[in-house]
Amino acid sequence: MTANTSPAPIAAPAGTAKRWTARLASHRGPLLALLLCQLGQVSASLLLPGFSADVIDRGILAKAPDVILHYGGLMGSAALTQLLLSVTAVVLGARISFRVGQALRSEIFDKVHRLALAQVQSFGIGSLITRCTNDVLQVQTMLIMSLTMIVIAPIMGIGGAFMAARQDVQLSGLLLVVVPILALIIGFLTLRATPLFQRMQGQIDGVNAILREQIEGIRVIRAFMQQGREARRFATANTGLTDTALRAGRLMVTIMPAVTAVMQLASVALIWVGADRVTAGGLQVGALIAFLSYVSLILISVMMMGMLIVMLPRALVSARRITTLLETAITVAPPAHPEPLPARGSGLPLRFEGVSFGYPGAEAMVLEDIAFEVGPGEVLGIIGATGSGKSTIINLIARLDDPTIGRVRLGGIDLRAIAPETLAGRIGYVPQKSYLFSGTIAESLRFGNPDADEAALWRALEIAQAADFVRALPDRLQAPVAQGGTNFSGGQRQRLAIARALACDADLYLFDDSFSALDQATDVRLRTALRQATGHAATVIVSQRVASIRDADRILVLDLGRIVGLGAHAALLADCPIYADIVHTQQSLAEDVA
Ligand SMILES: Nc1ncnc2c1ncn2[C@@H]1O[C@H](COP(=O)(O)OP(=O)(O)OP(=O)(O)O)[C@@H](O)[C@H]1O
Repeated sequence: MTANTSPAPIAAPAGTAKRWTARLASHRGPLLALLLCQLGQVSASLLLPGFSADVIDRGILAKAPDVILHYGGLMGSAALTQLLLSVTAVVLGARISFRVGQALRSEIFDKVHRLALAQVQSFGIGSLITRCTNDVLQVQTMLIMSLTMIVIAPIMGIGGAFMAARQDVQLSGLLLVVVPILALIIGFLTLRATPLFQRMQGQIDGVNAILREQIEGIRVIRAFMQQGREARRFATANTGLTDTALRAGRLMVTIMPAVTAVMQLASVALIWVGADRVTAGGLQVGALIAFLSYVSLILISVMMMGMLIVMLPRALVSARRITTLLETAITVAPPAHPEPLPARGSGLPLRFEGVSFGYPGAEAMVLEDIAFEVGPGEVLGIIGATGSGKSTIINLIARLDDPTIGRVRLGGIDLRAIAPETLAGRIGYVPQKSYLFSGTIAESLRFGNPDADEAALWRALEIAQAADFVRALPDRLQAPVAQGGTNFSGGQRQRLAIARALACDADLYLFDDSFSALDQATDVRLRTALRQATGHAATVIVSQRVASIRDADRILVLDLGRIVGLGAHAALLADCPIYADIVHTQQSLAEDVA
C-alpha cells in the first residue's frame, strides 16, 4: 500500500459538552464526597483568621487565659479539620481524574480499532498516539487541578471578601483595586498563550510522526547513510516544538511573579493604612491581623483561579483533539442488524458489483467500476503495475475500507451488513507487509483462531513451507517472536504470516503480494500445497509476479484502477496487450538473468 502524503481534513466535532459531563456524571458518588470535603475545608480556612483575632483581641490583649484556651482550641480543631479534608479531597480528585483518563484511553483505543484504514491514515499514526497519551494526560492533569480547586477558589475568594469586610469595611476598599488588576494580568497572558498551546500539540504530533517513521525505517536510513539528513529533520521538528513551548512557558511564568508582586504591594499598603487606623483606635490589632489573613486567602483564591486558567487552554486544545477523534463517524461502521453468513465450509462466493473507491478528500478515484466474481474453490489472481489499486481491492474485501460506489458481497450478502467479527472469522488475510505480534510462534499462529490445536498449527506451517525452519528452532512452536517478527527473515516472516491465515480455516483467503519474499521454488511448492488445502475456499492472490498467478482460474489485470483484462492466462496472453506486455517483460528479464 502506498503511503498517504496529503491527509484529508478531519471534520470538527459536533457539540461535546454533554459527552464530557456524562463522563464526570458516572463518578457522582466520589464527586459528591469531594464537594463536601471542599466545603468543609474552605469553611475551616475561613473560620481560622476570625478565631485568631479573638485569641489576640479578646484573649491576649484582655489578659483572659480561658478565652485564649477556648479560641485556641477552636483554632486547633479548624486547622486539623482543614488538613484532613484537604488530603481526602486531593485523594478523591486524583482518583476520579485517573479513572476518567483510563476511560478516555480505552475509548480512544476502541475507536482507533474501529476506524477505516483511510481514516487512520488521515489522522496519522503519530497523532493517534499523541491523542491517546499526551492529550489524555493534559486533560487528566487539568481535571485533578480543577476538582481540587474549582469549588474552593470562588468560595474562598468571596467568603474571604465577606469576612474581611466584617473585620473592616474601609480597608476592604483596597481589594476592589487589587483583584481586578490580578484578573487583568492573568487574562491577558492566558489569551496570548492559547494559540501557542494549540500549535504545540500539533508539533508534538509532528515529532512523534517523524520519530516513528525514522525508527521504522532505520535500516533504510543506515543503508543510504542518511543519518545526518534525518537528524536535521528531527532537530527541526524538535526545535520548533521547543521554541513554541518556551514562548508559551515565558508567558506563563510571568504570571506567578506578577501576581506575587501585586500581592506583596497590597499587603504593604494594607499594613500601612491598617497601622494608622490601629494607632487612631479605629481598629484592633487582632482584627488587622485577621484582615491580612483574609486578604491572603482572597489572593490565594485568585492564584488558584490563575493556575486553572493557565492550564485551561492547553487542556481545552487536548480535549478538543480527543473529542474530534471520538466523534468521528466511522466509515466502516458495523451494521445495526447484522445478517448471518451461510454455514462455515459451505462456500462463500465473493462478488464485486460496480465498485469505485476514492480516498476521503482526494479528487480522483483509485478504483473505478470494478466487477468480478470468485466462487468457492476458485483462485483469482490480480496483477497490475504498482499503484494500480491491487491492495485497495484487498482492503475492500477485508472491509478495512468501504466502496465509495457499488458493493462487495460475500455469500450474497453486502459486506456492510455482516458483523465485523463474523467477517473476520471467515477470512484468512495475509497483508502485503508481514507483521507478527510478539509472543511465541504458537501464539502468533493462533492470532485469528485461538482454538487451533497443535496439529492444525503444524498443518498450516507445512502448507506455508515454514515447518522445516520452525522444527529447526530449539523451542519449535514455543520459540519467541519479537515485536513485528523482526527476529525472523523477511521470507520466514512472510511464511509465518501465511501459516497464521491458514490456521483460521477460512472460507476466503486473501494474499496481498504475500509470496514476494519467497524464492521461485518455495513459491511453487507453497501454491501447490495451498490449492490442495484450501479446496473449498475462494482465494484471491495479488502479485507482481506472473509466475505466482498464471495458474489461477482467472486473472484480473488492473491498470490505473480499471479492469483491462479478466480471464485465464492463455486467453489474456492473446487478448490483453497490457498482460501480454507484463508477461513478456518478466520473461525477458528471467532470460537475461539466466
Ligand atoms: N492513504 C491513501 N491516500 C490517498 N491515496 C492513496 C492512499 N493509499 C494508496 N493511495 C493511492 O491509491 C492507489 C492504489 O494504491 P494500492 O496500494 O492499492 O496500489 P497497489 O496496486 O497495491 O500498489 P503496489 O503494487 O505498489 O502495492 C495508488 O495510486 C496510491 O497512490
